[in-house]
Amino acid sequence: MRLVTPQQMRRLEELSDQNGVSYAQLMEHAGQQLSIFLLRQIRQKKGGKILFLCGNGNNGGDCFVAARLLSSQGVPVSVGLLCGIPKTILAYSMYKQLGDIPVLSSIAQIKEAIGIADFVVDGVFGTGFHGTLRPEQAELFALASSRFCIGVDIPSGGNAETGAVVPGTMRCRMTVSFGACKFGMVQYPLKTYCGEILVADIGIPESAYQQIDYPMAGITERMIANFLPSRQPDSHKGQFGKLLCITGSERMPGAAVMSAAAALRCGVGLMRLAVPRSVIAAMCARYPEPMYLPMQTDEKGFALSANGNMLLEEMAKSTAVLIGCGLGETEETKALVTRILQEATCPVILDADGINCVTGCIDIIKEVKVPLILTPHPAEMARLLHCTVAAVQSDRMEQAGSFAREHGVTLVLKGAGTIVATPEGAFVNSTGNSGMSKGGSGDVLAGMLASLVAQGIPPTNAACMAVFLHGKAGDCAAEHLSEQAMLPTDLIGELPGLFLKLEQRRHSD
Ligand SMILES: NC(=O)C1=CN([C@@H]2O[C@H](COP(=O)(O)OP(=O)(O)OC[C@H]3O[C@@H](n4cnc5c(N)ncnc54)[C@H](OP(=O)(O)O)[C@@H]3O)[C@@H](O)[C@H]2O)[C@H](O)CC1
Ligand SMILES: [K+]
Repeated sequence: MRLVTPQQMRRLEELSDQNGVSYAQLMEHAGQQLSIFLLRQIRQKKGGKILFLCGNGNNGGDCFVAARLLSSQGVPVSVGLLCGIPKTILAYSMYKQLGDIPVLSSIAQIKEAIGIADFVVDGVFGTGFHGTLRPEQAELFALASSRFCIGVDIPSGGNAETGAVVPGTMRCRMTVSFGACKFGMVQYPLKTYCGEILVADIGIPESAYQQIDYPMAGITERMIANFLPSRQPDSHKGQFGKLLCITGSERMPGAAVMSAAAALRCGVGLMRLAVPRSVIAAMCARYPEPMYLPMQTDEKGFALSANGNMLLEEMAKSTAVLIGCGLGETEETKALVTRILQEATCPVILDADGINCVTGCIDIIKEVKVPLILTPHPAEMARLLHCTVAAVQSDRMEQAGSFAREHGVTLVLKGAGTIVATPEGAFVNSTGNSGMSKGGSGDVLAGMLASLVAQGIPPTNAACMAVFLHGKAGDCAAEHLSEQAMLPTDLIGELPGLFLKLEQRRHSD
């Protein structure tokens, strides 16, 4: 699913116009698509009165077209003008073609019409919304939201760029978005206001989409199914990657266990697990598969930089390195992480304390000669950018995208609607749930990602696959364990079932 910012949408409209599909045609197509969708809804419900709530911009214009087309087919429609007569030339010309469709403009009339409508169509504000809602608008929106409300392009009051909402934003059961889904609609909180999202083709030429800077897309199961490495019957372990994990400390051995277990369940051929010597016996009892590399530690149980030579030797035999989960942030671990990055000979996945260790010297990552993937949660991202978590969350795509472009890395910004940003474009995940908001979920993701990268999947594809499957594992766990009680380790238990489905899908394709 393509995702666009409002600016990209405006560029698409401009390019369409230059390529022979005019703005008027785009609005006509948008209205047509909306009318087809509404007709289907009416048929399912075996009838129904439709009220179009319209603002004075082009979002309202789309509704005038749909109202005209539906009325010509005998559907009972009416139009409520919430912001007066349309201001744009296009919307005004569509408004003038309403013919004898009832147009309501007083608040009292509109309230009454909302009360008797079977479908309320929200065409008040689209991508041109800014500021806040007036109290009387918010009150009307609340009334409309209590009915079966269908959003036009985006729910009114939502920010199509960031996913923010103002108090009173329309709550829709379904939203029909034109040309492409707006990026803000797959971010929280706006996502919860959209209901089911349908994207309608309004005739924008394919060539226009190809010219868009920094393309974005939603991650789908179909997309990630193609990334699964093929396993030939005569294959051997050396063909499925060699992963070096530099993780854990005496205080946080669990992070090393979870990332390693997740990596093993994602199919890596061979794992070398560098952890403090003192935790190996317990770990090995639980997971005998990895080759263990004992690390020397300080008196508190954090790895020393003196492990560097041994780790560099091991890295030379590896196809990917995961560094950071539970490693701790000390002067020694900082020196170790820096050295691994500076001398890396295979792709590096930098997670958790691995990220914290470089926040004071972030420019070193520009010098890294291998593919680098960072997996910060919003607080780690804020530390990287030296800003607040609120600043990260208020414009996630901008923050993730500009970091990936400036530093030439793949950046996985975790949180609801995880973003995989690369210097060329970005992907947004839609799987997962709040039951995953528990310490340890990130370690599981890092292990999964590192395993896939070690197997030779290109970093961006591996990141998309890992975040999608990680969220899907969370959704499966929540189904039978509840969001409340599920644990990050339960995600690992769901992985075999998910890979089984992917393998079955590949065999049937
Ligand atoms: N993308 C496409 O290819 C197509 C999109 N279409 C539709 O057009 C809208 C965007 O239309 P636009 O006219 O740019 O904007 P809106 O309709 O969303 O709203 C703009 C008007 O609303 C006023 N406004 C904004 N915020 C507020 C507020 N808080 N309170 C009151 N009024 C507000 C705004 O006022 P200004 O002061 O800023 O002028 C405008 O008058 C898109 O979403 C699609 O639905 C095309 O029709 C088809 C092609
Ligand atoms: K709308």
